[in-house]
Amino acid sequence: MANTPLHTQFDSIAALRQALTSRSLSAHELAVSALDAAEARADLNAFLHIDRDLTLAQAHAADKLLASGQDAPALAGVPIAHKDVFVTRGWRSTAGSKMLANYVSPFDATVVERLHEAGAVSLGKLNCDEFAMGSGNENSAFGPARNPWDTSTIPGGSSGGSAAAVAAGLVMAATGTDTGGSVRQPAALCGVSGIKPTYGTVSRFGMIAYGSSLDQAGPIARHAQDLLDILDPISGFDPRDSTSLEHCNGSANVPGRIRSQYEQALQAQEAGGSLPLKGLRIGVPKEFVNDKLDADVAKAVQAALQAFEALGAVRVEVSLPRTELSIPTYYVIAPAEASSNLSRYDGVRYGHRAAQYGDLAEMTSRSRTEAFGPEVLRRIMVGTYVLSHGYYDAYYLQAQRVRHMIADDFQRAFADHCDVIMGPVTPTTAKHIGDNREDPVAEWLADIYTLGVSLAGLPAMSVPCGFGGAQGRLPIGLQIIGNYFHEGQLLAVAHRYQQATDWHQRKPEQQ
Ligand SMILES: NC(=O)C[C@H](N)C(=O)O
Repeated sequence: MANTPLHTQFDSIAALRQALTSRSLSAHELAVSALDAAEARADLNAFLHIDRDLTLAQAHAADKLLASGQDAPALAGVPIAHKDVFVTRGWRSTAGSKMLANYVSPFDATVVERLHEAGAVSLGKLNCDEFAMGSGNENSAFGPARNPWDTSTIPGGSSGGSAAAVAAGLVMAATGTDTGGSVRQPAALCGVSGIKPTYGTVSRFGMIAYGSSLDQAGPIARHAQDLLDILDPISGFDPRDSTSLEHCNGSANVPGRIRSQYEQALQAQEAGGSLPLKGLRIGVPKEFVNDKLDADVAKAVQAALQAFEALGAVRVEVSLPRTELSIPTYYVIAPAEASSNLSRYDGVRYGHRAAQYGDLAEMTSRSRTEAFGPEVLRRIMVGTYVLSHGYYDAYYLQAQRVRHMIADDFQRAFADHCDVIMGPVTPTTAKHIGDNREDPVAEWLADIYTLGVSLAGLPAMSVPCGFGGAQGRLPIGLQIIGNYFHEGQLLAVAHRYQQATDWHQRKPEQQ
C-alpha cells in the first residue's frame, strides 16, 4: 500500500534501533513516512492531534543524537504516540472531551517526558473515550476510533486510538491508560499486545485523572519484547505522584527493574530446553467460563492454554468467586472517584466555559452540562449519589469492602495454586459501532474479565491468541495476570508464547 510507514519493515523496536544506529535509516525519514501514513488513515480516526513541525523537530533531535557517535538513548527515533489523557507541551490534551477541546498543557506528563528523554519521536495524540470512560471508544467527543481489522467495528476502549494506531502499523507503540481494562481490552480487540503494570509502578503525573485508586499507565505494542522496551523506561518512582511507589517488593522502583526481572526469567526458562515454561502453574479461574463468554473466544483461549502446556506449563483450576461482583464494585468506586476528580472542571480554571450565564452557579452548571458527554454525566451522577450522605455506607463503603475481598481472592489463588492466571480479556470480539449505544450497561458488562485485576491493583497483559467473530476475521486476546510487581515475569511468559505462535504477527489487510 502507498504510505506504508518505513518502520513496518522491522518486526521489533530492537531491529528498528539497529537500522537507526547503523544510519541505514534516519529518524526524519521514519517520522515523515509515519506522519504521511497517519494522515492517509484518517478513516480510523485514531489521531486527534498531529503537528508535523513538533514531530519533525523531535526527529531532528533524535538524528543529532544518533549521528553524534555516542551511545544514543534506547528509543532514539522510534515513532510512538500518546493517548490523549497524557498532557503534552505543544500538542493539545483533550482526554477525548469537548471540555478540554482547546487545552494545551504547560508541561509534559512524566510518561511523555521519560519517553522523550529516551529519544522516542511522538506522532501526536490518540483518540480515546471521554476521560477514559468507556469500553469501545464510542464515548469520544471527537467521534469513535475504528478497528483496522474491520472499520465498522469498535477498536475497544478506552485506549482505542492507541490500539488502532499500533494495529494499523502507524506507530511502533503507543501509550495507554487502564482503569478497569482500558489497555488490555482494546489491545485484545485490535490484535496487538498491551500491559497494565502494578498500581503505583508508573507515574501518573500529568495523566488526566479518572479513578485515582485505579488509574495506571501502560503501553500497547505488537509483542511482549516491544512492550518491555516502552514499559521499562516509563516505570519508576516519581516524587510528583503521591501514589508512585519507591519500592516494589524490596527492589527499588527504577527503570531497569522490569528489564532485569525479564532477563532473569528468560534465563531461568532456558534451563527447560524445549520446554521453557516447564512447571509454570497456570491458574484458570472457573468463574471465567460462563454464559457471557462467546464460543469463539472460549475456543481461542483454550487453544492458547494448550500451546502453553506444549511449552511445559501445567494448568490448575482456581476460583475467583467474586468475579461477577467486580462489575458493581468497580462501577461504584470508579464513578465515585470520577465525580470528585471531574469537579475541577468548573468553567473557571480549566476548559470550556458557557457563553451565556446569569451568575457563577449557572456558569458552572451550564459549562459542565454543555461540555461533558452523556457517559461522563451519567458517571458523575452515579458517583455523586453513592458518595452522598445516607448512601455512602450502603454503596461506596460496601464496594470498598468487596474490593478487599476481590484482592484477597487473587492472593489466595497465587499463594496456594499458581504462578500466573490466564483467561479471556473480553467476552466477545469487537462489536459494531453503535451496537451498545442504546444500553450503556451492556458496555459495563463487557468489562467482567478485566475489572477484578484493576480493583486488586495487579499487573496483567493481553496478547493476541486467535480470531473469531463474523467470518473469523476479528482478533481475540488472552489475558495473563501476575502477582504484584511481576511485570518482567509476565512479559517473559508472553514472549515464550509469542516465540511459539504467530498471532501477534498477523496484520489487517490494509497494511
Ligand atoms: N477506563 C477503563 O479502564 C475502561 C472501563 N471500561 C471504564 O469505562 O471505566
